[in-house]
Amino acid sequence: MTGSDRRGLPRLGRAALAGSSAAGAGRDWGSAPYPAPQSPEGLEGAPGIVHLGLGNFHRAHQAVYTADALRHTEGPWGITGVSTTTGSRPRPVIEGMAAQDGLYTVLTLHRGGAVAASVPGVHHKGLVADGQGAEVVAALGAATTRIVSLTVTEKGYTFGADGRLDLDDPLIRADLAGGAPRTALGLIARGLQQRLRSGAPPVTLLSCDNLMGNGHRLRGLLDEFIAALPAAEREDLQAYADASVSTPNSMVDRIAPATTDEHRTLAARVFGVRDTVPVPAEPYKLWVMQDDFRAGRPAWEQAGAVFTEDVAPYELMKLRLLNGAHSLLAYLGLLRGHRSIDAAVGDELLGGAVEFAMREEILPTVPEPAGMPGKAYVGELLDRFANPALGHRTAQVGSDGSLKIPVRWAGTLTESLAAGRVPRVLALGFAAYVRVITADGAYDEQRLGTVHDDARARLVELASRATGPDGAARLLLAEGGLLPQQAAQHAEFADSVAEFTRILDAHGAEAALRAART
Ligand SMILES: NC(=O)c1ccc[n+]([C@@H]2O[C@H](COP(=O)([O-])OP(=O)(O)OC[C@H]3O[C@@H](n4cnc5c(N)ncnc54)[C@H](O)[C@@H]3O)[C@@H](O)[C@H]2O)c1
Ligand SMILES: O=P(O)(O)OC[C@@H](O)[C@@H](O)[C@H](O)[C@H](O)CO
Repeated sequence: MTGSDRRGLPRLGRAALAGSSAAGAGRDWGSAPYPAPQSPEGLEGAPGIVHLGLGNFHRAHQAVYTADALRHTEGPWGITGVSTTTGSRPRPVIEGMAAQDGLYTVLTLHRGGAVAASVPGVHHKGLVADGQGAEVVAALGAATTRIVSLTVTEKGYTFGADGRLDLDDPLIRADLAGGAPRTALGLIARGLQQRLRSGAPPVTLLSCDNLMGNGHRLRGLLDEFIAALPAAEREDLQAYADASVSTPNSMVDRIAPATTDEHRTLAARVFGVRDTVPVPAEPYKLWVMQDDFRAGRPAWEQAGAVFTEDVAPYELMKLRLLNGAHSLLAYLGLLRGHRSIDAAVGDELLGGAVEFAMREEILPTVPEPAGMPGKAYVGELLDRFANPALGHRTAQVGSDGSLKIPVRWAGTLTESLAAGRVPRVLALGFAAYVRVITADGAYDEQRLGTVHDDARARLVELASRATGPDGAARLLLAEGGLLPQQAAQHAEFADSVAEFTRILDAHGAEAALRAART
């Protein structure tokens, strides 16, 4: 179906759903029964959650858990969604949701082609930080707000190469100086300041981004932001943050690719309504959190979330195996000409190398959380990656590698090298990343899409100073700020990266993949 075929359909919204057989009677809603959206009555009162980063992941994960939890136990847990992207880019999600009474479709895409559709219906309203900063601060400071959650990507935490708050970032500097804040940390700090002034109750800051120890990271960065405020503001705010704010760690998992026109068409076919902002997602989902909520939380456990004291083993397993393998598939997949992760993992040579890396290079470095045996997890991941319905683009997964690689590969590398093992597929992965980022025409950008990375100009400039066929890779390994110094100083690892760089350059990815397994 093309865009024009959707034109005659009513737009998704509460009225359209009320007028249709929204509960699924008499319609083919896909492989699972179609659940009606959260009823507006269940969301009465002011929203209890303010979410920063109204992107696809939040809409396919936390929003779905929240809607499910509210079906079991009602509560004041509606969500105010905040678009936190700065600049003048269009904001299709927030605008699309606004035109649809805050509703959107989650399309659960099964491997065999079956589609299940649901409408969480938990969002009360949407705000845009860049332009409505004061309203966002008011929402964050409201006594009714009990949880502030985040999916703002690694970039949204505004840390520098050393992992500390980037005090040179112009937006951070502006937020520290006052005025309507635009960064996640500025918004949170000003919101807390308002809570302090008004005597609002404690609050929980819940990071749902793919960062190791995401709650601790957020807390550390917030403390640094507060410490950089003028003295008159600093002490009281720090005392309030210490006494009244918790930052639980969480491991979040569900593959939710970017929305394309095909998803809009699918939503139209499944619903008979026009939805401009549906979210595609895989059937699998998992959420593991510390149960450290200062002012209550939805009954997310009733929706399947796991609460535990120690999230670290789950995070390590997920970030190193899932995300680590994802990045390998992305860079090597691009060099092999694959547009999607399922095509990359289905490439026998590449899929075999990545499975080898997961089982032999990464798995030995991760502890097994209770009930999650590593070998079974790897098998499950390979199955999830192979889901052709997702069409998860290699260029999307490969974007922002300068921020993702340290999270996904560095720990595995450090621990493997310390244990006397040289992970050759990871060395090849790094060589592939360097090639994708710094070499003109390394992959078919027109067909496969652009790999965005804010660090690209810096890394290309660094690479331009190198000499010899493997000089750029050696220089980026030593000075790129991507992998730990232990890796750069490890002669055998550095030589492997250099060797794969030369093979990629002279003979291509197939030869390099074969060499990595010898
Ligand atoms: N999509 C997934 O499969 C998935 C799964 C698990 C975890 N996550 C986590 O969620 C994050 C967001 O993924 P998504 O799929 O929603 O992406 P998305 O592109 O749909 O949304 C990104 C969101 O981040 C915000 N953002 C981007 N740059 C920012 C910046 N510099 N400052 C503040 N906010 C910024 C945007 O406003 C947007 O709301 C990921 O980076 C990852 O940490 C994603
Ligand atoms: O969302 P990103 O861009 O940080 O990373 C891309 C994927 O690796 C990631 O989103 C995974 O799909 C996700 O972490 C699965 O839970």
